[in-house]
Amino acid sequence: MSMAIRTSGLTKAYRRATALDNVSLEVPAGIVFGYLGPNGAGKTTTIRILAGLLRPTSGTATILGTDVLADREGAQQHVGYLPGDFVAYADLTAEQYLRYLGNLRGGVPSSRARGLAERLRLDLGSRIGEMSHGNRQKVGIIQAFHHQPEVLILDEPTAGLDPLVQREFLGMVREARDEGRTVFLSSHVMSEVEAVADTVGILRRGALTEVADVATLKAQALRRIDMVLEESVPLEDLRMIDGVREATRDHTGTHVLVEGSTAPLLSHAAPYGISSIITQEPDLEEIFLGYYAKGA
Ligand SMILES: Nc1ncnc2c1ncn2[C@@H]1O[C@H](COP(=O)(O)OP(=O)(O)OP(=O)(O)O)[C@@H](O)[C@H]1O
Repeated sequence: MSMAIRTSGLTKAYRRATALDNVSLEVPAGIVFGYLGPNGAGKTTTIRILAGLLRPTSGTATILGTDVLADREGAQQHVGYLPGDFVAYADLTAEQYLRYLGNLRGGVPSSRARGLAERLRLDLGSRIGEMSHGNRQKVGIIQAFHHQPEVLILDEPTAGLDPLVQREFLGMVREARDEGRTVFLSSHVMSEVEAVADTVGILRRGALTEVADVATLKAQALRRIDMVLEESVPLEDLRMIDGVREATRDHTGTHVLVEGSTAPLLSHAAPYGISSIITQEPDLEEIFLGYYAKGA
């Protein structure tokens, strides 16, 4: 499988702290990779190394097979990069800035920037220096996307965006992925990563503690089923069913925690008459609460 991004033993040590500690990761082409971690975990450090802006103390990083240190320009050629602290020429309007960049990038049709601005509800005629933080962020997103790069590297892209615009942005990320591009995005907001990522990597104190497929994680997670049954079912029987981790009953009904498929539970409960059933899907937030809590 071809790798869009690969790091090996990536380490960045400062005098007082190790920002990144031996991070090795592989991001296959054509997926959305969510890079998660609390403040100070090392997300920006990783991204700045990938963008060729920061030298690691040791280790290597490649983008589409090109080493980011040995051939910075070659590696960045196919990358759209949104820094965490996006700034641009304050005196230019967004339109002038994006036209200028588009020319530098070999003539990007200005209709692309216009289309993206419409989706993100940005007035391209405003001067960047006079924009709100959120609108400046939109300019940053547009400059990362408008030349349709093969790899998008986005540091906290939704910071400062209102919910409607966030949703539109996540749609753009999915479309990029569906076109075969690779999106690497960092966040400390679990819900947005859950909504869009195929794979998540969890970074804690500079170390990559987990890389997991989102669908698999969800399948393995516990679901809570709340049922009202016409006839009472013995709880000990429920607890014997494949996947059932816990079964309790109170005045509102029978409550069961299930790992994996709920089918064995449902076929066992059906003869007792299910008059109502609510399944609560697990969310990544709950699954990963442990990662954040541990050692936080
Ligand atoms: N120039 C620097 N000198 C010393 N320490 C630094 C420097 N840059 C970053 N660090 C430290 O490295 C660690 C990782 O920082 P980094 O900015 O990569 O985290 P982050 O995961 O992006 O956090 P946030 O979500 O807050 O942006 C932090 O402890 C930070 O204080």
